Amino acid sequence: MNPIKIAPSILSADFSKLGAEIAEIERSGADWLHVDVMDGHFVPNITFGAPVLQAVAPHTGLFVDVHLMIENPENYIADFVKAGAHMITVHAEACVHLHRVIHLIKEHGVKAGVALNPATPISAIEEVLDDLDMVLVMTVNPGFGGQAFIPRMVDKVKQLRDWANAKGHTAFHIEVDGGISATTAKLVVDAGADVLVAGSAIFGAPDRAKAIQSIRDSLN
Ligand SMILES: O=C(CO)[C@H](O)[C@H](O)COP(=O)(O)O
Ligand SMILES: [Co+2]
Repeated sequence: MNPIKIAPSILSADFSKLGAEIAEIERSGADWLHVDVMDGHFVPNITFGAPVLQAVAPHTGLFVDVHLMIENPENYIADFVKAGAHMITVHAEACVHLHRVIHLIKEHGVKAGVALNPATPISAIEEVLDDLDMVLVMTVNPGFGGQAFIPRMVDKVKQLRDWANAKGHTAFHIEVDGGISATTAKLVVDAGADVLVAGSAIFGAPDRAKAIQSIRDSLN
C-alpha cells in the first residue's frame, strides 16, 4: 500500500490570494495540490482553466493533481500539462473514447487518472485499469465543495482495491474526493484509498496545519 497522501483542493481556497493559500498548505504538510476544473457543462459550476494553474504552479513544489470536470477534456490536455500538471484525471462519464484520452495524457508525459461519479460502477474502467496510475472515486456528486460524504462509496473503494490487488496492480492510487474530513478519512483508508482530497475541511479551518494533522491522526 502506498503511504497516505493528503491533497487539499483549492476549490475551497480564497481565490483573491491563491498563491499565498497554496504556500500555506505546502508549509502545513500537504502532499499534493488538488486542482478542480469545472466547465459549467459536465458539472453545474465553473471554476478556472489552465491560465490560473500556469500562474500558480511554478511557485509550489507540491505534486499537481488536476481533476478535470469538463466535457471534451482531450482538447485541454496539452494546455494543462504546459501549465504544470503532474497528473490529469478525466471523468469516465465525460469520455466517449476513454482509452484514447488516457493514452493522450500519457503521451504528454504525465500520469493519468479516471474519476467515477457515485452512480458509475467500477466495471466502467475494467478495460483500461492496467493503463491507469489512479482511479478517483467521487464520494460526492461533482460540482461543489462542502457536500456530505456518501457512505456507500466506501464499499466501492474496497471493491476497487480488491480488484486491483487481484490483478497484481499494487502501485496504483485510489483517490477519494468529496466530504473527506477527520470523521470520514479512516473509513476510506481502511477500504483501500491512499490519496485523500479535502477542500472545506482544510481551507475552511482557521489553522490548516492542524486540520491536515487531525486528518492524519484520525487514521491511527
Ligand atoms: O471535486 C470536487 C467537487 O466536485 C472537490 O475536489 C471536492 O468537493 C472537495 O471539496 P470538499 O472536501 O469540501 O467536499
Ligand atoms: Co476534485
